[in-house]
Amino acid sequence: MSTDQEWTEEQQRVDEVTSLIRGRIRKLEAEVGRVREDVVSMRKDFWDEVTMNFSESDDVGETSTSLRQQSQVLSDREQRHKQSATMLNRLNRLLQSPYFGRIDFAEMEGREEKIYLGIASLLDDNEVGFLVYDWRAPISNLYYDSMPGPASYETPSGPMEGELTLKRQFVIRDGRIRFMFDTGVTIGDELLQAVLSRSSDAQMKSIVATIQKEQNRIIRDDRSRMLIVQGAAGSGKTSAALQRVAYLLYKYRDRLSADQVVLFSPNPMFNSYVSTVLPELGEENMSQTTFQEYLERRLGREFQLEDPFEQLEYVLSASDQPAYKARMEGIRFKSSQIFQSMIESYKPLLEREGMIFKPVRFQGREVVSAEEMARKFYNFDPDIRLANRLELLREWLLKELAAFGKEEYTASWVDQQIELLSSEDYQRAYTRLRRKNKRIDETFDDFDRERSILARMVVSDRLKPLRKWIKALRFVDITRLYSELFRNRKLAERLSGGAELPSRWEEMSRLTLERIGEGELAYEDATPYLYLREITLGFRSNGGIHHVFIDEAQDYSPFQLSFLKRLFPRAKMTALGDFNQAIYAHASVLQDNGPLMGLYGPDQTELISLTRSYRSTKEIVEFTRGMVAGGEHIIPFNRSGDKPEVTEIGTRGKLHESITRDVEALLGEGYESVAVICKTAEESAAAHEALEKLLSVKPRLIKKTTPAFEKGIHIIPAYLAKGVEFDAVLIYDGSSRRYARESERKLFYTACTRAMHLLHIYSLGQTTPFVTGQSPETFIYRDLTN
Ligand SMILES: Nc1ncnc2c1ncn2[C@@H]1O[C@H](COP(=O)(O)OP(=O)(O)OP(=O)(O)O)[C@@H](O)[C@H]1O
Repeated sequence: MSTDQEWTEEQQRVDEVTSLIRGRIRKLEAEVGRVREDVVSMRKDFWDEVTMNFSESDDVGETSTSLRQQSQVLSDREQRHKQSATMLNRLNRLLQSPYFGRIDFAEMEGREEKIYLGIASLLDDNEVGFLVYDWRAPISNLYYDSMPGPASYETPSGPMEGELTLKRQFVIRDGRIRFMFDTGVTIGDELLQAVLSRSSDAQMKSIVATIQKEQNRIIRDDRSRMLIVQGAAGSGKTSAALQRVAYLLYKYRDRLSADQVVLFSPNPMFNSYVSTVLPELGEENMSQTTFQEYLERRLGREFQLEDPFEQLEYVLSASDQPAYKARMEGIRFKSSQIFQSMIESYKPLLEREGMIFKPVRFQGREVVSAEEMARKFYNFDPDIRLANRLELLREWLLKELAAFGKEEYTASWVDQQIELLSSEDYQRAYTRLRRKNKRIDETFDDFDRERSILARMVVSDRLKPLRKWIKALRFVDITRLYSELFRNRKLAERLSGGAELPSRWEEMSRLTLERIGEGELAYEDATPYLYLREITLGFRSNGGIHHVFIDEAQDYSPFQLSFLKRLFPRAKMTALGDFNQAIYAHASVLQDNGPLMGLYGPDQTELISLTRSYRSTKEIVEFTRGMVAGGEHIIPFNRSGDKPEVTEIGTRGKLHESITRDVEALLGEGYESVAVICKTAEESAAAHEALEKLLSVKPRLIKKTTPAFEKGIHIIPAYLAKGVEFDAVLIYDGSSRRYARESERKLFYTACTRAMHLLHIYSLGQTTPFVTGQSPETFIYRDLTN
């Protein structure tokens, strides 16, 4: 423990550093103000400063040079303003809490240095000594990775050996040291205890001050192409991922920008939940998206897309429907690698036969028939790649269309259209003509000439969408090509290369075709459909992204993940997940590590496991870990609370009364975020309707479209609670009627592991076997059925 003397000395240093920061802030604020004024006034006077003269053609060149110069000056100033504002932002953050750690490191030669760590580095006035080191600097690694004693860190010229003589942690708020302690080999981490005992937040917090050694490995790994993190619920996967983004942005700051990093999250609400972490660390946010958002962007115009939550609602609540089993088989099959390779083998087949085209039609008339297109297509040299042959076909079609257009000039519909033209259209035709011919003397003085010009314009305008359609290769009938897989069993068998098709193939195929016929695409069809389209038309990949982060990776199928690999061919991938929370009906990419390890090959893949769980109290972890296979390996962090309670209740009315009493009591005790977690959206809506009438504080019904997360009382389906956490969790109905199937085990586990401090499970009638199968010492049971 540190002495009073040390405390005084450290506070003195904090005072010195903060006063220096204050001085810099003052200077920078004045500068930022000046630059801002400059920028504002430059923007206002922008057009006055530019020498404007468009009347004479010679002057136009001059004007554009002047324009360019002026906008260059403006953009330089704006850039400077942005940089200064970022710096100011960082300094303001440092002012509150300049650092959170100190290490003393004695190099071999005997020089001992005190290193203070904060969210950004701060140099002294001579710009040589570091008053604060950025937590991501190589030397800072000592803080996270080493205990007092012999230690080393990496430098550009090799490892620097020495001895770590002190490791000190601080909590500094508003320039005052609130906590300070030295950590040695002791196990109970006081700072972490304090951090974890706090109340949950509407937004995730950065964990830089308390990053654990195993999390640090994830954050600083920069060798592997693919980093897989399998971690228990609450083990800090998301936290580690976000600090890793910050680390990479720092380490590669000269070549990596935030928009070259993309994070795939489970739902939009989660996006908002994590969106403050990087700004809190003084970094710009990475791009955030969901896989569904991507699918929507690519397929949303063609189909009504089912989203994963709709699929899940079906899986969880439609087991009594006749087609249920067939659809379930379909979901599993269509997400499998077998189906992926079937689609891959489809391509070489299509190179020889079976392409299906849509005819080019104009006003109900066929310009080029589908048969003609197929004939033309297969007449191209078969050695030319499929995508290139399609390009050739496209060029040919455009020519055909142009020829068709010419013939239309004299058609009577064109006359009618010309009559309807407005004076602006005339003007447009004239300008177009002028631009095209660059001859100013051309006028509408002769009637025939005028008609021909206008006819050309009318036809060209009318054909424009069709040209666009052809250019976008929409004439390839991907929908029918995909449907063919289900319509033609022989084809499916041929492509499957001997692998067995699902036993309910016929019924599953019927369902698939019916849905597609109605213009809908089930979630399980979206990825394979898009994949087929991409490999047929040429993959539209995104080479600009350097790092892809996939959170909740267990929710992706092997097929989806390999799709993402192709989508981002230059990127390194970090996939973080927990197999025990794989809630979808399709195979999880984390099921066995085979597919994932194989994605980039074992040489380029690193697998890190996190087994310590930080979110929930020891009691909650000891209870929840019993629900899942391998749960005995999950280690709770040593933070104590009440044992989970399990209450069986006889009627729904009583259930609502009990939950209400509970919630009111929790609010009274100062709990700020309480979730009543239901199984489905339907159950959540019903629970919300009933509880809303009883509770004194309005509960919030969380839907898949809910954009942001707030404190308060939430009623939420389990699958939307993924990745987030609450002070207290009340499971609405954990009865054996609701959670009994193996597939529901993980959903139930996910729901229970959202609790930080308190977990209460209600059950209408008999409790789920996932609870009753647990050791009775891990929870408190109450029978209120009578
Ligand atoms: N090193 C740490 N220091 C402080 N808090 C931590 C640390 N690691 C994790 N936590 C906290 O533990 C909680 C769980 O972390 P996080 O959400 O990142 O876990 P996860 O593994 O993604 O969980 P899940 O899979 O259940 O969604 C968060 O409140 C986070 O702030």
